[in-house]
Amino acid sequence: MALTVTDLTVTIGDRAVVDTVTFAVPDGGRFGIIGESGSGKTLTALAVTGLLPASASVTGSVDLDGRELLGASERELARIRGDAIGMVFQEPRTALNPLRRVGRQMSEPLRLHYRLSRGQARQAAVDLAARVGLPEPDRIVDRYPHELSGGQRQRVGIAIAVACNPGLLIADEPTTALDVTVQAAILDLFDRLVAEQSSSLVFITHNLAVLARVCTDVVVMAGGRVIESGPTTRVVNAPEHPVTRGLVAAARATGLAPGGAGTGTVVGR
Ligand SMILES: Nc1ncnc2c1ncn2[C@@H]1O[C@H](COP(=O)(O)OP(=O)(O)OP(=O)(O)O)[C@@H](O)[C@H]1O
Repeated sequence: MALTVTDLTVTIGDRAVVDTVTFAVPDGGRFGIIGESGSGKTLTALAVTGLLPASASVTGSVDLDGRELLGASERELARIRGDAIGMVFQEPRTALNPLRRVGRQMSEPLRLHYRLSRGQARQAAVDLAARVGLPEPDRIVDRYPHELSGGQRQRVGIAIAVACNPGLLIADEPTTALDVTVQAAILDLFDRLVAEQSSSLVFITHNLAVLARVCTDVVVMAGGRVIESGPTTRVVNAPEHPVTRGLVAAARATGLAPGGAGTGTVVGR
């Protein structure tokens, strides 16, 4: 699905925390939003999905395949979130309900959209678990979140997001809470799922090496605004804005971006 965000402005109190942000993700595109903490990345994603806090007001346009999402009814947005847009968040532990078996949580979007019997829902959960590379799918669905590793919990979060084969996947710092080798495996999973489903991807991170691994195009945000945008390889190899240069230098200093972007080797596998 194609996503076109135009002049998106989110105001909280008297402050524009997202300020005239404009970008376009073509159908099947892999698009990154990068920026330091507090630059407005998460609020941009929440505005796109209609999940802004009640204290926020929003103007501009969010167009998903010709449908305007800003101002859509809560009912319509809830349907779009389960169906057209899948979302993955940073901390898989808090995104999951600790008291429910992971299989039930994975099959929930499907149960909401289709009438599934208990047996069908369980089978759907097992199939999803296999699709996201969880070990022993037919056993793991009966576990509780605390019985899984952080990487496995994030796979469950991703399974929930892709259950209905959304045309757009939005991931907000999905690997930040994970250690580096697990990060790489989760990024591989994103790669595979996005290719398999031909969905578009909006990937939010403060980590340029992670971004370069999955995204072909990027906007850089600072202070609520887009300060630079372009193909990831160009932005990484010839950053124009001082903030972008800082992000590139930080990635190089930690040894995360030795070869620049697009090489597929920026994050150790
Ligand atoms: N509910 C809220 N009420 C008031 N201010 C908020 C709220 N949520 C976010 N902000 C402010 O809006 C700005 C942008 O926040 P946002 O969460 O979008 O940044 P971010 O780039 O995603 O940062 P991080 O990488 O730390 O998640 C920040 O200055 C933040 O303090």
